[in-house]
Amino acid sequence: MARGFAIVKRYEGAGLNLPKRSTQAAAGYDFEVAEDFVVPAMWKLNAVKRLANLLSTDVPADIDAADAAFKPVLVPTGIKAYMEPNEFLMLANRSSNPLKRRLVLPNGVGVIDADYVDNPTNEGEIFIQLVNYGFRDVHLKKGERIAQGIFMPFQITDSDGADAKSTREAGFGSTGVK
Ligand SMILES: O=c1ccn([C@H]2C[C@H](O)[C@@H](COP(=O)(O)OP(=O)(O)OP(=O)(O)O)O2)c(=O)[nH]1
Ligand SMILES: [Mg+2]
Repeated sequence: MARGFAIVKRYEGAGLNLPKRSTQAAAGYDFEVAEDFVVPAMWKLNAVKRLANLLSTDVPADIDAADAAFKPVLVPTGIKAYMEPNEFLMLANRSSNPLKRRLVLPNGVGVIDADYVDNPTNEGEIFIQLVNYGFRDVHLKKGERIAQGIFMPFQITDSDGADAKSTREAGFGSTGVK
């Protein structure tokens, strides 16, 4: 079976664990946080104040500042995943994350492509994109389980081979915005 996980070079010797399934029939491999990491609350008081200010003034700079306060963070896992070319790794939230600490994946699910592994930019390190939609900063500790990855097969269309494909160089918008 040609699928699995490995630790990326920048975390070699850091004592990371490979993702594990926690029960016999669990679908998801639980990913741990690679290092202590703070997920700032979206509704920090100053962000709320900025928004309030936005409503009462018309200063374009305030829009940028308020928008930046809502940008998701990328939590490092130190893990890369290899798999067959007709598979992807689906990253899904843990159901306890919103309930206990207001953490969600703003991309809904994360899609880790089979050609992401060993890419020349970041070696295919998987990051968990997170938003803390609450009022309190969340202090993640190294080794805490933060999301789960499920290996999935996918299908392609009859005419798919006719389209030119580029080679993956990185992630997170590397293939352009269009
Ligand atoms: O939660 C995520 C989502 C994506 N990725 C990495 C792996 C994936 O293979 C790559 C590209 O993801 P996707 O295709 O979903 O994003 P994009 O915005 O289309 O970026 P790109 O243009 O690089 O394909 O980014 C992650 O590490 N975590
Ligand atoms: Mg893409």
